[in-house]
Amino acid sequence: MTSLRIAIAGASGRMGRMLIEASLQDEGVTLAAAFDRPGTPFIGRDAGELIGVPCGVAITDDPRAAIAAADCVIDFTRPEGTLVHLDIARELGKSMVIGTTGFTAGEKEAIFTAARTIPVVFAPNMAVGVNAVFKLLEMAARILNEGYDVEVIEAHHRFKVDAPSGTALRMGEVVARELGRNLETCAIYGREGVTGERNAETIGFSTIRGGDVVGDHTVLFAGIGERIEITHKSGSRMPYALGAVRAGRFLAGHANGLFDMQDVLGLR
Ligand SMILES: NC(=O)C1=CN([C@@H]2O[C@H](COP(=O)(O)OP(=O)(O)OC[C@H]3O[C@@H](n4cnc5c(N)ncnc54)[C@H](OP(=O)(O)O)[C@@H]3O)[C@@H](O)[C@H]2O)C=CC1
Ligand SMILES: O=C(O)C1=N[C@H](C(=O)O)C[C@H](O)C1
Repeated sequence: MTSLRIAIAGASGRMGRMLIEASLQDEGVTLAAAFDRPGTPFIGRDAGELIGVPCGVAITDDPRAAIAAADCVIDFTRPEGTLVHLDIARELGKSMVIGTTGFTAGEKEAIFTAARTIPVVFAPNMAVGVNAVFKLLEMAARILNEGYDVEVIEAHHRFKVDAPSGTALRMGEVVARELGRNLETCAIYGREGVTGERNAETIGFSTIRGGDVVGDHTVLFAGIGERIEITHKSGSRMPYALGAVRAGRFLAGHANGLFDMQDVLGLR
């Protein structure tokens, strides 16, 4: 069996380092390239040094050369970087796993368009546990479809730049879809002042940022006389990285198309 060659974007980032570790541990994949932005202090250094295990792959600031050396690029960076890397992957006919969050609707369109040519997994959370929670939320929303107010609460580390998290938004989408609502029109992002009584049709979002919280998400279904909370807490970034490498292997069997972790995990 040939090993899947992976290129890692944003190699020195929090997720980049995890992805280096996950791909070096996985016998089914080869770390073919690692790249980062020009000017970062790690350019030219061995990618494995970032996790204390030199591996002979130097970090480059040339995304085209890095992606050309691989079958699949895994990208957890920022939307503007991801879209540049996506263009290169499309031109070179490589598959892509996108974990980056915070895209605008227009930016997401660019991903949907590229996926007509190359295979793409695009998912706001690659952890198996979170994807199990998405399924639990479908069931909860089907049962609690009347008389329960829905609120999504998330907490992340102080360095996170987008809010609410991509995962919180997806949780809102899952519940809204089950309840026959459109998240674009029913979402409330924070409250202040004299807000009036709660509108039963809305889905509220609350965001906490602080310290080194890896990522906590709760969906609260609040009725009169009882509350149901469905919570996921991340203790490490490794489940995201393992999910992303698994997604890369899944794409090896596809010529093009847009997928998410529900496809990778067979949860559709
Ligand atoms: N789908 C999932 O399962 C998960 C998704 N995420 C998402 O992944 C993304 C990255 O998170 P995290 O690793 O914590 O972030 P970090 O800031 O730690 O790492 C981001 C990396 O991308 C680089 N980068 C930033 N901007 C650009 C750009 N314009 N072009 C190319 N490279 C760039 C950074 O370089 P520099 O240091 O020079 O800025 C850094 O190396 C976020 O959107 C986050 O929400 C995170 C965890 C799980
Ligand atoms: O930035 C992070 O850290 C995370 N981002 C993702 C998101 O926005 O949902 C996934 C996870 O929660 C960690």
